Amino acid sequence: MSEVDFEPQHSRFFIPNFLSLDECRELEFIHKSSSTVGYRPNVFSSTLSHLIATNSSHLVIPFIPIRERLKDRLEEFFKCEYELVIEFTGLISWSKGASIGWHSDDNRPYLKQRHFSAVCYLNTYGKDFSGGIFHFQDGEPKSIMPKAGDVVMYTADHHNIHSVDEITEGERLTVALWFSRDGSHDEDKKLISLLSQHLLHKNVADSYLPLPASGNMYWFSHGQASDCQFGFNICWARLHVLGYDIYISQDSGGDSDVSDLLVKPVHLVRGSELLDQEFVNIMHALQVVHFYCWKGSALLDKVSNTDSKVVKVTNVQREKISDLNSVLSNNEDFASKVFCNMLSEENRSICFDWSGILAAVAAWEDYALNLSQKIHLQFPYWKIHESIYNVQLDEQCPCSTNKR
Ligand SMILES: O=C(O)CCC(=O)C(=O)O
Ligand SMILES: [Fe+2]
Repeated sequence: MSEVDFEPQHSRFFIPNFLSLDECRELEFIHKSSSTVGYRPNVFSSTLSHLIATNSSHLVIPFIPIRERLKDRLEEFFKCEYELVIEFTGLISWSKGASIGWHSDDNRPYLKQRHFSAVCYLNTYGKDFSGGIFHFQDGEPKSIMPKAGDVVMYTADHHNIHSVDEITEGERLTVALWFSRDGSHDEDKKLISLLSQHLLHKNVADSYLPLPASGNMYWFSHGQASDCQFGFNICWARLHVLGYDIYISQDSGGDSDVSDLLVKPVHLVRGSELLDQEFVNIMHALQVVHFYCWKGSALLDKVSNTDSKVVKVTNVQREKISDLNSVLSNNEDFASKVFCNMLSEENRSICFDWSGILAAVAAWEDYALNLSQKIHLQFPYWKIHESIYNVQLDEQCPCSTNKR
């Protein structure tokens, strides 16, 4: 589909290839290593406030140019006389069983401030998932088959009643934004206030190692009833579906409080091999593994010898690993069903090679440090302008007023 303004009353707009594939992959990396259980069954989300609260404020940086470009296009297309504010930005993924019936995005009293919606597709129907086709109830286009990089924008009111078919396989990923004409719903102001608390007293080097939130934010259970028998920790499950186990050397055995386990140092295990490289916690390991999935072959030139780093798992360790598995998941097949992916075996093995993982440890750190530096440099400007924007770093002084 080419770029089209479908409706005579200008209520919706479709732009193909709005995001580059690398932007899609970067947001996928952020989501798969940071998501929590979402607001509806079989839905997972990564909000900017959650990134900030888990010591990953630097991961807000990749969203900034995307938010700016979307807002500019939306204001231009809908000929907004006054600047809009972004009300919410979030990465949202839907796994098998998730769907949404006919609705408008402002259909609750507490959503009335939502005036416009933008949904950017980060992966592709038929390749990464099946089901999940988007439909408008009236008018054109009738349906949209998500394709990585495409975006649809529409008014959040009754002119755009829409639905999404149930996901039948894989995981469907989007970044969704809502915009408001009402300045009191500006997401930036809330985020800046959160950033003030979280970046305060921290230097660049202390502000990029992830700190998990409480265990129940990562606990997925069937139907998401908290008393449900079948459940698993989604950080563990996302490693597990890629073929990894984790080993916690400081686990005393009787320790079954999931929140406590999540903050302990871990090792990655694959089959009978353990990587003798300590990660500060499970989320650190998860970020590195997903960074490797994102960058893959681009890390090959940094690969080093792994001989001294890979050791055989002992029987005692094996027992601890399986005890931990049963705390973090009470049904392994269930986790594989929820995060079943449609990648071929060949593609999945691209996400594994110990030397690649070791290269990813260092490259991830460079990446995170670089973003951390950027957010520390830009934050003073954001505070002054009460707006999150891409600061031209040749601006000399934070008191300068020539924003954008
Ligand atoms: O992901 C989509 O295509 C639309 C999602 C949606 O309708 C919503 O979250 O309100
Ligand atoms: Fe919607």
